[in-house]
Amino acid sequence: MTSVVSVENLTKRYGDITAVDGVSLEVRSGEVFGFLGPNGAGKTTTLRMLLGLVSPTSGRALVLGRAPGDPGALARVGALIEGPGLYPYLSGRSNLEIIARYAGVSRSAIAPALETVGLTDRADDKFAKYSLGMKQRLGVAAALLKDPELVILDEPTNGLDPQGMRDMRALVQNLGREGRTVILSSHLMSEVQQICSRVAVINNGRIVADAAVEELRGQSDLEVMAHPRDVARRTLEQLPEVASVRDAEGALIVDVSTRHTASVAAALVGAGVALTGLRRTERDLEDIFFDLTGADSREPELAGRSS
Ligand SMILES: Nc1ncnc2c1ncn2[C@@H]1O[C@H](COP(=O)(O)OP(=O)(O)OP(=O)(O)O)[C@@H](O)[C@H]1O
Repeated sequence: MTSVVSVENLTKRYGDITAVDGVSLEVRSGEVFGFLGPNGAGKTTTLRMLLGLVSPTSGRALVLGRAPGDPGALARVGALIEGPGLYPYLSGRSNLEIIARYAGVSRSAIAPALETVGLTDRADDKFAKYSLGMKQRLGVAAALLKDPELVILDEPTNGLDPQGMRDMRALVQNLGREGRTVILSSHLMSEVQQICSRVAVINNGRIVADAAVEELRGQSDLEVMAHPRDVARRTLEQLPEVASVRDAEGALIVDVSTRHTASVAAALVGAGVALTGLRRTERDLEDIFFDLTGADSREPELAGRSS
């Protein structure tokens, strides 16, 4: 599959702060790519570098095969970064007319963009009267005027109420179904899990995971019930494919890739251990995110409820 975005060792320093620290990424054509990380992790800075709004300290990026900011590439990229700068006293439609004129895009692009974001019925209301979710969706409509191949959305659900979040997620999913490549940044694991095919996790400026959402989920633990337990434990600890073994009530919890399940079982039996139980326990994606970043990525209302 062709790379739409290719980033190699990208670094951005602001004085003593390394906002982005040696980031390498590939975003392939047609994928909805999640760029996940806690606040301040370096997401916005990375996306700004992709658009040529910030120049990297070192490293390189190619967007649609060209340098960031290259007009030929920018013509095929639509972006919404840190809220749309739109005129509050003009209607949604008038705002888009102004943007279309500046971008040299035909007015005929406005109606389909409004339709895509579900604002056709409210297009003639003043922007100031819109809910935050509608404002964000108008920002996406603005990004779609150029009929872009690549859409970059920086935390488009930030600050939205649950309905606004659902609307925005549905909209992003539709962009993917239309065959556009989408980069969506978020600090919510649940969000990325729902709408992205692949995710890179960034923490303190560094990529700490880059995988298909299903692969991340595939990082399940193996629960082993066996006796004698001390022999089982020693045997497991000696296997190179085993990352860690910890004791839980009645079982040993083994961090080992799914593909090694059979060989782990064979090694235990080979060591004379009686295996009484062996099962995969799905690791919660929120726990994985917490392990990777030390941050809580649950939506505020959910986080509040369970703590
Ligand atoms: N222009 C700047 N000057 C100095 N420091 C900056 C600048 N832009 C970003 N930073 C710092 O770089 C780090 C990464 O910021 P960035 O905005 O890229 O993170 P983020 O993941 O997008 O977080 P958020 O979701 O809070 O925007 C932060 O420590 C931030 O304070």
